Amino acid sequence: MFLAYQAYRAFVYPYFVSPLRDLPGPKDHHFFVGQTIHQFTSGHPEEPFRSWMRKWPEVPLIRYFGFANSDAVLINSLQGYKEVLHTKCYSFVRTTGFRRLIQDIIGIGLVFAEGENHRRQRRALGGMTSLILNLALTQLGLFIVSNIKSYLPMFKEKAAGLAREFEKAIAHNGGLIEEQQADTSPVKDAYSRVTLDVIGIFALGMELKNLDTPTEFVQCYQIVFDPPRSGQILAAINMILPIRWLPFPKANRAFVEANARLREMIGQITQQRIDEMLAGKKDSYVQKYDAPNKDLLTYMIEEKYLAAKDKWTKEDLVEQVMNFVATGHETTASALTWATYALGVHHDITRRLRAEALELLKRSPDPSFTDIENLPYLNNFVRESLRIYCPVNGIPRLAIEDVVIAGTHIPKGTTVIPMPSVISFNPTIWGEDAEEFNPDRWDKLSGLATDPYAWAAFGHGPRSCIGKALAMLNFKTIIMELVTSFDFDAVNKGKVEVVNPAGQLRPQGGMWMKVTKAAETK
Ligand code: HEM
Repeated sequence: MFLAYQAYRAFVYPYFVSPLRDLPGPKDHHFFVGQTIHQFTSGHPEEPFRSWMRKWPEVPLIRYFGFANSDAVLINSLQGYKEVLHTKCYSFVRTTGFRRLIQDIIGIGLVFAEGENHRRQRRALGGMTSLILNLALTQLGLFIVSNIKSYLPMFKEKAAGLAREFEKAIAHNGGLIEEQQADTSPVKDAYSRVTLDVIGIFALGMELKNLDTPTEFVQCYQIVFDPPRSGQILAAINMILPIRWLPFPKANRAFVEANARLREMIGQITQQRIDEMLAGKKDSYVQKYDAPNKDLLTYMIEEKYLAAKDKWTKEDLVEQVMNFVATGHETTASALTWATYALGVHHDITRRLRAEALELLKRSPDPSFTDIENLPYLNNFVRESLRIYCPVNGIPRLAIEDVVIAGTHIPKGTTVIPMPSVISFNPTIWGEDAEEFNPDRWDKLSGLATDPYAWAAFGHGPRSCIGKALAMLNFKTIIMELVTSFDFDAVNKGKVEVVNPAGQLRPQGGMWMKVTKAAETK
C-alpha cells in the first residue's frame, strides 16, 4: 500500500493531478530525481534557477520537479516574496535538505526554530521584527542600531588589523594575497578570521584574536565550510540521503570531527560563563567597547538559562551560540570576498569609494556612525555588492498547509524557493542591465526596483536577518579601511567558479587578488 502510494506520488500525481502542473517551468528533468542532477552539475548553486527566470521573467511562479518528482516552485515575483517571506511566513518551515546541508554546521537554534517556538525565541533574543513597521525592519534589543553602533570602535580596530595583514602580504608575496594551499585561501581566510573576531566579541564577549594567530575555531570552520570536492559531493548526497554517520571518506570524518570540536569548544565557553555568573563574577566578560547591552551569551544566560520559566538548557544555549557564530561570520566574510572581487574588477569604483572616504576622513578623522551612514557611494556599493553577489543562495521553504501565493493555490508539502539573486537579476524588475555591477543604479531606481522586496539580501519579515545592522556596519567599516589603503586587481576577471552545493556563494579554491598600496591613502 505504502509503495503504491509512493509510486502514485512520483509518477501519477505530478503529471495528472497536481494543481501546479499547468505552471510554466522546465521539462528537462531526469527520471525520478527531477532537477536534482541539473542543480548539482550546473557548476553554480543558483543555476539553473536563474536560467528559468531568464526564460520566464514575467511569470510569478516557476514549477520544477524536485527529488522523487516532488512539486517545487521557484518564486519569481515581488508579490510572491512578500507572501512567502513575510505575510504568510509561518505557513512554511525549513526544508529537510536545507537542514541536512547546514544544520550540523550552524546548530539548531533560531535559524531552525519553527512557528510559535520561532516567535518566542526571536522575542527572547531581542530581535523581533516589528510587524507593524515591518519593512523598516525595526528590531528590539541587542540587535538594534543603537547597540550595534556602540561597537564602531571595535569594527574600526578589527578593520585596521585586517589592513596590517594585507600589508604583510604585500611585503612578503609582492601583493599576491591569495595562494592555493590545501583548499584554503588567505584573502577569504583573512575575512573569515576578522569576522569571527567581531562575532566573538558580540556573541561571546571574548577576544578570539584570530587575526593575530588563527585559532582552532578558524581551522574547524575552514574544514566545515570549505570541504574538498569529495566533501562537496558528500554534502549533496547527504541532502537527499543522510550519510554523515559513515566513517569514510576522509572528508566526511573531518567534517564530523570539526563539528563535534566546535560544539565542544562553545560548550566549554558557555559552561565557564555560567560558572562565572553563578559565582557572581558578572564583570568577567569583555565590556571594553562600552556597548549599552551585554554580549549575547551573557544575555541569554541571564534571560533564559537562569530564568524562572520557559528556561533554556545549556544545550539550547550552545546551539544558539553555534547559530550566531556561524551565520554571523561566514556570511559577512563571503560578502567581503565578493565585494573585493568587484573592487578588483572595477578600478574606477575603487577610486570613487576612496575619494569619498578620504574626503570624509579629512573632515572627520574618526568618523561617527552617522558620518559613515551618510556616505552615499559607499552605501550604493554595499547594496549593489549584496545584490549581485548575495552571500545566501536560496532560502528554501516547505509549505506545511495549503496556501495561496501570488494568486496560485500551493498545496501542503510543496517546496518553494525564494532565491535573492533570481529576483535581483530579473530584467522586468531591475531593467535590461540587471546583471551588471553598477552602484549608480541606486541613485535612480524606478518602477519595481523601488519595491522593498526587490532587494532580498537579508530576507524579509519575521525570519529576516537578525544581524543585518551588525553586518552592514562591519561591512562598511572594512570596505572604507580597504579602499583608503589599497588597490585591488582580480587575477581572474572572468567567470569565477563557485562551490556547489553550498548554502552560501563561495569561490572554488579561493579568490586570487593582487593587492598594492594605493597611491593616495589616508
Ligand atoms: C552580509 C551578511 C549577512 C547576510 C547577507 C545575511 C543574510 C541572511 C538572510 C537572507 C537570512 C534570512 C533567511 C530566511 O529568510 O530564512 C538571514 C537570517 C539570519 N541571520 Fe543573517 N546575514 C548576514 C549576517 C548575519 C550576522 C552578522 C548575523 C548574526 C549576528 C546573522 C544571523 C542570522 C540569523 C540568526 C538568522 C535567522 C533568523 C531567523 O530565522 O529568525 N546574519 N540572514
